Amino acid sequence: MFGGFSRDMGIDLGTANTLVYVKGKGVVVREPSVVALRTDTDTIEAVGNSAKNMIGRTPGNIVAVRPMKNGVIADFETTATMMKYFIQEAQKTRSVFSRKPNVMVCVPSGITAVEKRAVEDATKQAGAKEAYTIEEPFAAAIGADLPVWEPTGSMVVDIGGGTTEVAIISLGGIVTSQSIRIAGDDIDEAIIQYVKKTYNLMIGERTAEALKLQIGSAGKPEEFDSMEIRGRDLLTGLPKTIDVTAEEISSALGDTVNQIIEAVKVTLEKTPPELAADIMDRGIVLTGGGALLRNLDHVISEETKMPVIVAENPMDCVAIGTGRALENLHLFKSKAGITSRSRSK
Ligand SMILES: Nc1ncnc2c1ncn2[C@@H]1O[C@H](COP(=O)(O)OP(=O)(O)OP(=O)(O)O)[C@@H](O)[C@H]1O
Repeated sequence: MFGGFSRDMGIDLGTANTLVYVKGKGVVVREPSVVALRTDTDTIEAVGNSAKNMIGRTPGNIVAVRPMKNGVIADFETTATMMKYFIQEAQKTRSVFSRKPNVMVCVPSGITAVEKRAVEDATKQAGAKEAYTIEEPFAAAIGADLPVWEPTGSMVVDIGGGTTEVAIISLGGIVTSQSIRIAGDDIDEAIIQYVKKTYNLMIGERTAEALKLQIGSAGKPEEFDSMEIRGRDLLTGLPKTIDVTAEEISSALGDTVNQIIEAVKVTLEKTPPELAADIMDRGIVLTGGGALLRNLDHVISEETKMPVIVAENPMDCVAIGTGRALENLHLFKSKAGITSRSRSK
């Protein structure tokens, strides 16, 4: 599949980040899913890291947009342009004889046929020869080295920016799954709302994310911690600096974390007993950036009475899984919801 002059690739097209995996090279692109557009000339100003730095800081004629929302395409043209840029980045050293790459892209498991087709079309428009899609939790499980082909139950919880995907996998298929459009972005939004309500202070999404990364935790924080943040005072309209504690942030994100835990519980309730016993033995595996939220594994473990493990490099699992799926296409067809669109369609 990866022979000859091709450089086929797996793409984790995420709400927050896009990762591109190339066989033998690993993850070669890892950038925020952000595009900066010039509104006066209707042209692209920047993509990825440099575009993310512009969020909330752009002059009137430039807007920084996130073309993916809740795991699906919100802005088709911008997504296709962004993918084209990332595919080109991943192919930087390709020879002039290279053919167009085959590309496997992950999609949330709760996606509609129209939403899935939009991903396939955007991938083709971005330069793919053949576009395949794979359900995100299945890709995450492959990337986390779970025994997806064996007659044993594996459970994966992939917590991204826009979606949380929970799935039980056995014998190369998803037995039961739950996809909720609640994830890291909602935690950031909860922090923004908390600071606004408590301190009359408006903060941006980058500040909210920084609070989450630096002092956020699921459940009660183990130690006292605090962080200084800046925003705009809603009463005076002027910039203001305040200190926020880890305890405040943990209570602000409590509701969102509970919704994620609820999705895990609902999926476990629908799991056949034999598979539930397997999961009891090997544990629930967490992937995605949200898996890195401090203490989340312990809180899920307490609530479900199951062992919970954070995958190694949780943010890379989906990209690695999509790439490996493309390498082993013959094993997957018709099993894990893989579909494809070729150029002629
Ligand atoms: N250390 C951390 N603690 C808490 N959250 C984190 C941490 N690191 C990253 N995140 C969060 O993980 C999310 C991004 O994860 P990821 O890149 O897996 O999502 P995505 O694939 O872009 O989204 P989706 O799968 O929903 O489309 C962001 O909300 C980010 O703030």
